[in-house]
Amino acid sequence: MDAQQKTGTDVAADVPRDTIAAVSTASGRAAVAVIRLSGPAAGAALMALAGRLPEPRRALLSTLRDAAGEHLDRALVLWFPAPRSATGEDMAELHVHGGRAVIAAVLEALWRVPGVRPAEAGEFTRRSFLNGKMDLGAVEGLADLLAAETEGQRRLALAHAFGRLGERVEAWRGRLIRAMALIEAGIDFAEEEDVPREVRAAARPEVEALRAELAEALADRRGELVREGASVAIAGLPNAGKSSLLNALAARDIAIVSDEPGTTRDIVEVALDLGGRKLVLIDTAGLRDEGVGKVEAEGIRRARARIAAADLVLWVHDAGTGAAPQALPAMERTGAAELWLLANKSDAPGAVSPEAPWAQRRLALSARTGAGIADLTSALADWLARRAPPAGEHPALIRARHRQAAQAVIEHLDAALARWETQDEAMLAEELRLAANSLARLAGRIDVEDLLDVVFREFCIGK
Ligand SMILES: Nc1nc2c(ncn2[C@@H]2O[C@H](COP(=O)(O)OP(=O)(O)OP(=O)(O)O)[C@@H](O)[C@H]2O)c(=O)[nH]1
Ligand SMILES: [K+]
Ligand SMILES: [Mg+2]
Repeated sequence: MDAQQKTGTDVAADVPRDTIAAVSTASGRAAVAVIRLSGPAAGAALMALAGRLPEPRRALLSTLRDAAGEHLDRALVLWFPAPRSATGEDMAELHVHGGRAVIAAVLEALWRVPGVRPAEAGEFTRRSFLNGKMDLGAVEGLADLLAAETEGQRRLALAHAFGRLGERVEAWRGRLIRAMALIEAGIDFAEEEDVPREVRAAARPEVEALRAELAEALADRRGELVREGASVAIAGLPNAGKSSLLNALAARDIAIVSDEPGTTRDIVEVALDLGGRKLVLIDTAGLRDEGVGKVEAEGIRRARARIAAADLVLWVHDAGTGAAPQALPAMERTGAAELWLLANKSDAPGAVSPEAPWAQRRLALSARTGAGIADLTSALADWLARRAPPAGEHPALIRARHRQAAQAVIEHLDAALARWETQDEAMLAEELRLAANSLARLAGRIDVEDLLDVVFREFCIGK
């Protein structure tokens, strides 16, 4: 096998042979704490503390003792002999009482077992990956699953933890391999007049279909919207009531509100869970050009940047002034961002709900009395729901890493397609091979060493 095409299983030789142990449950006082061990000494460690090995994958209530025979705890212990374990190595679990001193005493006894040492952050998952139990997409999915805060994030992360990316890449790879096989066959028949041209014609639709599928997957940003949350920027002139609105939507006193224009300078962010979907509300400095000091000017610069990058901009207008709302200056609008007009201060005497043909939606509300806030919340929830993938549909490309690799595949496919009608079969085949390499990189099959540190940085100890 090509040395570059290392798979998880092939790099098993690199797995360190020592045995790792860590508390896998969250720290702090709890009823139960789970201590996990992985490696060749896991069985010996279990024997040393519990006195015997339970049947594989069956819980056994045991008295744990240290080397001096001192009673440490009464615990449920489990034994997972290799290779049928999460890491693919011998593994053991001790479900001990969650008190700090209990955990410390049991760990102390474990460190005395030869070959056992504390696990580093993400080390269990890393071993599982190196032993071919998980592919890189699944590892990323697991990291997301552990971090998931909303129902939508949990569902997407679970699909990825169970191999969503790998399964999609496998299908893409199938197409590419069919095309490559045809091209290679054409090169073998180069002597005969028509064969190369015919097989090339047969291979082209595969490459074009693959290119189209990748482009479609890249255009689908819904996965990232679920994973990172939709960004909703609150923008407007000074004193329009933006910070008051942030506080009203979050139902918490987060941002400073005052009658002084230019109160908000730094970006203030708060994450909301609307119907199981994550939304990040961003309060920004009021936009104005005159009478602005250095600090406020920097605040306005930051505000403009966040407004430009937002998925939705809520333009807050002080309806109490009676003035027509200015359209958000063109420079603030980019891409597919949607723009809503919120006519705030509906409670003020003489408040008018103005026309705003440039806004996709218009709502009147009062951040002070709370009138219209429930309507806005449900409008936001609907907007999020429209942008979410339908139930059971899980986008494959959900990280910057995925996008970069997919983009590289497309570039090589384009280069191959550009050579299709030339006689340069060798170059064409080479571009297809490079495309295959980029697909392998997307699946985490090559250049794995570079990726691992980045991915495992997201994990903490015991995972
Ligand atoms: N009557 C009324 N006053 C409001 C309402 N919302 C905000 N205000 C008042 O408007 C003033 C400005 O409110 P802020 O929330 O600080 O406005 P802002 O847009 O964040 O202001 P900057 O951060 O300075 O740009 C404060 O005195 C608020 O109490 C409202 O719905 N009705
Ligand atoms: K203010
Ligand atoms: Mg403010």
